[in-house]
Amino acid sequence: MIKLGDLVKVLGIERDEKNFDIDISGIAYDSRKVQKGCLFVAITGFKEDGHRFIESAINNGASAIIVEKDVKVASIPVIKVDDSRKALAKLSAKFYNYPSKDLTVIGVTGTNGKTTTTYLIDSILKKLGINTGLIGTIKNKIGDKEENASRTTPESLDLQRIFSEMLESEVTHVVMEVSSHALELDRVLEVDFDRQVFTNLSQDHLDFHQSFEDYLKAKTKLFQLNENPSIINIDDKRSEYIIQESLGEVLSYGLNNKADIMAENIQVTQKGVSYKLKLGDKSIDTKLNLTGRFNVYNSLAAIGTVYSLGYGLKEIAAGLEEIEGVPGRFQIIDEGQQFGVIVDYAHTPDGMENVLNTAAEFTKGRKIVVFGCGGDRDRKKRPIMGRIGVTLGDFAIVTSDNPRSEKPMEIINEIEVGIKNEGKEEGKDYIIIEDRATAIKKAIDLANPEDIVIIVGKGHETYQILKDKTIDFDDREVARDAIRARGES
Ligand SMILES: CC(=O)N[C@H]1[C@@H](OP(=O)(O)OP(=O)(O)OC[C@H]2O[C@@H](n3ccc(=O)[nH]c3=O)[C@H](O)[C@@H]2O)O[C@H](CO)[C@@H](O)[C@@H]1O[C@H](C)C(=O)N[C@@H](C)C(=O)N[C@H](CCC(=O)O)C(=O)O
Ligand SMILES: Nc1ncnc2c1ncn2[C@@H]1O[C@H](COP(=O)(O)OP(=O)(O)OP(=O)(O)O)[C@@H](O)[C@H]1O
Ligand SMILES: N[C@H](CCC[C@H](N)C(=O)O)C(=O)O
Ligand SMILES: [Mg+2]
Repeated sequence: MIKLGDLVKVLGIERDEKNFDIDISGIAYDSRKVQKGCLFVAITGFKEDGHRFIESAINNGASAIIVEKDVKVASIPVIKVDDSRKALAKLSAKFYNYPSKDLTVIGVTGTNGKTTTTYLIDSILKKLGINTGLIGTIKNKIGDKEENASRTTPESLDLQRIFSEMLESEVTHVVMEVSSHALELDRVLEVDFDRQVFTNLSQDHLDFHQSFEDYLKAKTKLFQLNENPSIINIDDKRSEYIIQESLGEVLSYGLNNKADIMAENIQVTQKGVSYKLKLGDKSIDTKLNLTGRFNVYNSLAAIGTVYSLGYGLKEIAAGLEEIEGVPGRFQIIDEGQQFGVIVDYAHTPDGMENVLNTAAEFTKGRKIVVFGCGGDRDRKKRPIMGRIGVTLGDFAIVTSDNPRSEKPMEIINEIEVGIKNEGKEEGKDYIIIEDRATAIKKAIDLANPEDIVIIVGKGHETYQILKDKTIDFDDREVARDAIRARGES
């Protein structure tokens, strides 16, 4: 509970009228979640306008309202601000008493590798005996409690609530993914980051950001929030800009450029990677149960981050070895069959390229790729992913991902443009099977010994979002069933 007058001081608003002397029991940005005594923050969204739901918020018990447009409400206090999302972030942080100040918060941003890097950092910290919290695409972990995540980075209010619960569970360190949407929409505005990590930047989300430059600028915001150290991949072209814009000191990592932290003698197998880590005059043999050169980058980011918090390389490397894998990231599906099956979350051109190149390193037979692209997301990546599927794969099955509000065949047609540009022939080089389960079964039926079936795009997801409903769907389960149905294991 906090008095409305005290709460809105964070917005620079000083009001000592009687109707500001009321208790606020909670904050809500969704009218459907308003309870008695709540402050409702009306947001002008992309699909809806929160101001349209003020009446229902009041009916649900709202005691006061924040708006960014003029509205006619006489029954309860109405406070107008310039930007409701910014106000929501400030009010939420104050309401929960700035919990992130009492936590060591590590923020990881980049197009690919955020989830993986956060899992690696979490694993290392746990091995060091630290009580950790994790926030990201797969789940939010608050001490021993886990909740499924619906966003990669939660809305500011939810984020501050999670931090507050973490403190109650005696968590000391939080590792979180920071999406470009979150940076652009002020979800992390009031988060007190201690370390910021940059993985890489490649094409994605050009539906949301106006241009690649805008996407880069959104990501860069994470490095302009404070003067704490950042851990940056200097092999990425955009790192120069990010380093130049960073307010704090930079610890760089990379394979190709002279970085503070480097990996040498890299060995890649189907099960993992090993390499010699170099940091100044120190070096240490490092092993990781995740495969692909891209995971060498993710692990360097993780090592650099924990090292910068003051821990020794030996104990860090020991923690890194503990991790068994990240759900849906190059996850091997093994039912004893004679061919390989991999489920991976690659949903960008760069991610797909990395996964297919990695598979090529240890596959003697064909690479059969099953993929689609998400609806209501960046359309520009569709033909590019189409091209990558048929050029780096030996045979492609184009299917649906999460079509959302779009028509699945229209998405597939846009993917096919990139395939046709390569002069590939339907039937010979690729086929189209709209239904994802049928596509996966077909790929598995087509596989010969030594081939590999690579199913990308949905990784850990246990659902498929269709136009009018969300159904249970798990690539890993569908693949396992299909392998068993072949009856060879
Ligand atoms: C583009 C985007 O990020 N949109 C997010 C944004 O939506 P919005 O502001 O447009 O919301 P809206 O639906 O128009 O509604 C406006 C307001 O009316 C309210 N409302 C709505 C209905 C109602 O009955 N009552 C009511 O009060 C809503 O709660 C909202 O406050 O704010 C909402 C509330 O927090 C989010 O749920 C929503 O995420 C949408 C669903 C989404 O798909 N976001 C994705 C793209 C996203 O954020 N992805 C990134 C990861 C990307 C990556 O790096 O790979 C992520 O961090 O998850
Ligand atoms: N460092 C990397 N560079 C390029 N591709 C990567 C890297 N790490 C992972 N990938 C690829 O990207 C996919 C997604 O990885 P991960 O889930 O770690 O990324 P993310 O940034 O969290 O994605 P999202 O934006 O959806 O949250 C992986 O399944 C893999 O194919
Ligand atoms: N965080 C990404 C996930 C994409 C996963 C893919 N399965 C899809 O639905 O496009 C996004 O929201 O764009
Ligand atoms: Mg993620």
